[in-house]
Amino acid sequence: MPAPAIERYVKKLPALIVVLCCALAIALFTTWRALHLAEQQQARARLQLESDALAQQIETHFKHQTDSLIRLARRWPLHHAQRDLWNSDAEQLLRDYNSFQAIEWLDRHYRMQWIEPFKGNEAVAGFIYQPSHPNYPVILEAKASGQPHLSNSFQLAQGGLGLVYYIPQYLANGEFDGFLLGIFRVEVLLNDLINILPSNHLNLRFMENNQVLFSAGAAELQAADWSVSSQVSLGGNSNFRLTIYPTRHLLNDATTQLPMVVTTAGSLIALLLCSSLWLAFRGAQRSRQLSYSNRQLHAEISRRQKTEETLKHNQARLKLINDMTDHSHDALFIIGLRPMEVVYLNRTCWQGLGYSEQELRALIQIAPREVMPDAIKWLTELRSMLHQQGNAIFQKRVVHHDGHTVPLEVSVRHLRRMGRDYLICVGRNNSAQLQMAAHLQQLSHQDGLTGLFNRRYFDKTLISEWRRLRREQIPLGLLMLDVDYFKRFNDELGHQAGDDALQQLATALNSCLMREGDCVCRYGGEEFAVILPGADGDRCLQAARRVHEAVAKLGIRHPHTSVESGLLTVSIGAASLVPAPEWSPHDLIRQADLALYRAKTEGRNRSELSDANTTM
Ligand SMILES: Nc1nc2c(ncn2[C@@H]2O[C@H](COP(=O)(O)OP(=O)(O)OP(=O)(O)O)[C@@H](O)[C@H]2O)c(=O)[nH]1
Repeated sequence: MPAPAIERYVKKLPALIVVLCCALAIALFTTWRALHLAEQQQARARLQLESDALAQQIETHFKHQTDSLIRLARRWPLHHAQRDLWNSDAEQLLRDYNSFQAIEWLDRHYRMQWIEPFKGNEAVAGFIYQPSHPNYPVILEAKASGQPHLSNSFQLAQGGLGLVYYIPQYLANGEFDGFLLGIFRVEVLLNDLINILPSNHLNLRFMENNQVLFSAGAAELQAADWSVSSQVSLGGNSNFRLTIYPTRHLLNDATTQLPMVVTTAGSLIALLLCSSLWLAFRGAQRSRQLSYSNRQLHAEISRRQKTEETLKHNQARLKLINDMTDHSHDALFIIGLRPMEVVYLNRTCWQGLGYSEQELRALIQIAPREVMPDAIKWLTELRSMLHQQGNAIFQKRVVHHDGHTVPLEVSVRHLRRMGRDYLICVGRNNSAQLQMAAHLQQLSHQDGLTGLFNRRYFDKTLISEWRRLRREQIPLGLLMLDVDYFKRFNDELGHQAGDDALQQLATALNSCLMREGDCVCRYGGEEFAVILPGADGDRCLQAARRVHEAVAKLGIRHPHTSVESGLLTVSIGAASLVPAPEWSPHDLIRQADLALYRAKTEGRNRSELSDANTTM
């Protein structure tokens, strides 16, 4: 059976146990009640049998007495013929049966004529039955039927409750001769009839038309709400009943312990069954809880094992990462903010600066400027990064333990974890790159053939010097040089010889620079420019003269016949301006160019000062 179905059954079990308990209780009660009723029925039947037997005994006993009286009545003729013998028979009868109060003769006119014994019964002497007498109908009935008849109880004239047995009398010739009466005192008669019965264990009541005439039997109280009764016919009067109420003794005899035993045993079995089921249910519940706890425990163990494995894995990874970051050429350090602290430093940080880790940490805490001169300013910049939530790259200089500074390019990234701000910093010693950049910078400003500054550098420098000198209102001088008949030189001696000549000219031009800030550039092809900051027209011409001398001193032979000197020469145009807002560096170049043009047209190998200055 699948586990959920078992779960459902287990959940329903308490209700089933309660239902079973109730069913068992009802079944037990029903069984007990059936057994009890059966026993009661049996007791009632038994008592009824006993009652019938007792009633029969009473009837028999009464009949025995009345038969004696009837036998006496049959000898009635003796009463008239042999009065003494009759009297002795009657006396004998009275002695034999003390239940008789008296034996009397009632003549045909219903008048009391004879009473035996007379003593004690004087009150009825001469008594005449009147139609109003309660027994008058009985008399008539006995007379009509010719059969003896017992009256109902009535109040005797001699006192007390009595019964009268009327025996119609007839003479030998068959003539009606009144009644022979047997007078019974009820109490004495019934006492006599009932006391001979084996009824000590019973509670008896002798009833006449629902009136209790006599009670006898056990002194015990009535033990049940039921009774049995049997009709008692005495002397042809069927108005009597014998009612018997069961006593405890009788009930005990009639009943057994079976219902109680069955009920008790059943209750015990039901109790055991329900207890067993309940215990089984509790066991199942505990086992369920235990299995649930076990599952939980297993889940917890496997979760912890997983966590441990993950932890180990993470620790291994962390160690690996630490190792790798320690062996990285880059310095990795993490700064925690608020409060500011160095959370992590890799080996490169402290080894690269010549410290131990503890020394570097302590130094950063106590005197950060000794590690990074502008550390405080930098931290302020880093704090401002928090608002931008971005990344930034800084070029910093850090100080080695031995005192030399190391350039450091630091890439910083801001992270926020668990409510705290962190700066992840990766620093790299970029001195090589810086040198390379400087070199490239230099190359980008240098002419490849002559090693002089190139045209780009000339343009930048002229503008920057123009601006600088404009603030200071100092003149800026410029020489524009062009090699004379250089095409013919190349044509005669070849291009390589032309290159060599240009290189020698460059060296000669450099040697002519007298002041810091003076700068010789290759302007293009065989043209050169010399920037002379602070030089007025005179100083420009002085510089141009030194150039002519230096070129002449080179003594480079020009092979073309049209060159009179036979040497390579240059023409120079000079100009000088005090930078003013209405002028630009181009004006200065244009003036120098015009002067150069003039020097060319005037015969070459000479210098001309711009019209704005004085011609040499
Ligand atoms: N060898 C060499 N020749 C160059 C270089 N740059 C320019 N030239 C040459 O210089 C010559 C310049 O000739 P032009 O402009 O006609 O002037 P010129 O022959 O010098 O005559 P003038 O300037 O009037 O005196 C050209 O033949 C160019 O080829 C260079 O780097 N090397």
